[in-house]
Amino acid sequence: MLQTGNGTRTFKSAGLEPNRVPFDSLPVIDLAPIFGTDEEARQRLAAELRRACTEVGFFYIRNHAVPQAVIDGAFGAAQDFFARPDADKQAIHVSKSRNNRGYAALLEENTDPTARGDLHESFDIALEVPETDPDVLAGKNLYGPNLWPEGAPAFRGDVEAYYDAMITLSRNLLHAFALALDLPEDHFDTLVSKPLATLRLLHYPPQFGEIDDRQIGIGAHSDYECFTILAQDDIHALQALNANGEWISAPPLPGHFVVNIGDQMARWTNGLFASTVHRAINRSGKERYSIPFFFGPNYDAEITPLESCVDADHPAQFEPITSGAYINSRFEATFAGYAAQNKAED
Ligand SMILES: O=C(O)CCC(=O)C(=O)O
Ligand SMILES: [Fe+2]
Repeated sequence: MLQTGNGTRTFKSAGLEPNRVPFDSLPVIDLAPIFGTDEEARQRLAAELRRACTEVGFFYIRNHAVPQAVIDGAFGAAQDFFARPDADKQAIHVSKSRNNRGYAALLEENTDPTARGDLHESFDIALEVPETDPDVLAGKNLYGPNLWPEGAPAFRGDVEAYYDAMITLSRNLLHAFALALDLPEDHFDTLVSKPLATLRLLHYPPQFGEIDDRQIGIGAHSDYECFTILAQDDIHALQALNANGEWISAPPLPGHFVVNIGDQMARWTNGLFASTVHRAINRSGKERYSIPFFFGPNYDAEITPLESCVDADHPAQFEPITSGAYINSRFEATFAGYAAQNKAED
């Protein structure tokens, strides 16, 4: 049984994911048509995407227009950063940020509340918004400045270049999602002008011998935002859970990103798109690096089940909620879960 942001989900329950199937591999979507003008090709892409999002909620994308050099730059930055002395990393620890930016060490996170900490270290940035910005002054706590390591301008440059590329790709992907949902292509545009979008560098040391399922690279979870675009190095660790409760491999494919639907999108589509549970275990014997990018709409954007996903047979399952309130509620629930668990273990 897993607790996700839109309610409790048993491994086999249909509930939120009425169309989910026991997939045994992940679909590959060629995004090229979204950058072109061939209307038929765009409609074919929309149909493929709709199927991937409703049946699996996890897929690869290719021809995404992100230059390989930008991706390589971000992985180089991740390797350099995690190799820094601990004091440099602790100097920008996430506890020093009011907006969840910065570094977290091994075992400091626990993505699956029934587990015992994740075997990864991380570094998070989001949209760079100054303290003087009206939204920050108004208390919209998910906006704010990033924390950067001292004297590392090249690191910052590489990470920001990747962040910008992900923002552009996400807006393009949303055009394809809009078509897949029978909406005008620009339906989401005004809602993602100042998106809640987090880039995370991750480093997973290898795990050897017998592995306790309660302490793995990242425990079973679903993501909070609309979707996640994940870049992997060449080490296989990621797995997605199918409708039979089986873990299906999501190995790295050169030139591809993995995209998975998150809980905001499941909610927005009235449960039509599946926010699929996943985890990562690094048994490779080598260090693994991955870079997820979590993309959701503006803090004030209202997420109400889309008209194209509601009818007499599928009444709206979710109350309207703003993007910021939803993400905050997930963080609060997670922290409340930790507090309860730690108390129970004391
Ligand atoms: O590193 C991976 O492959 C997955 C990371 C992930 O699921 C997350 O950070 O939410
Ligand atoms: Fe995830």
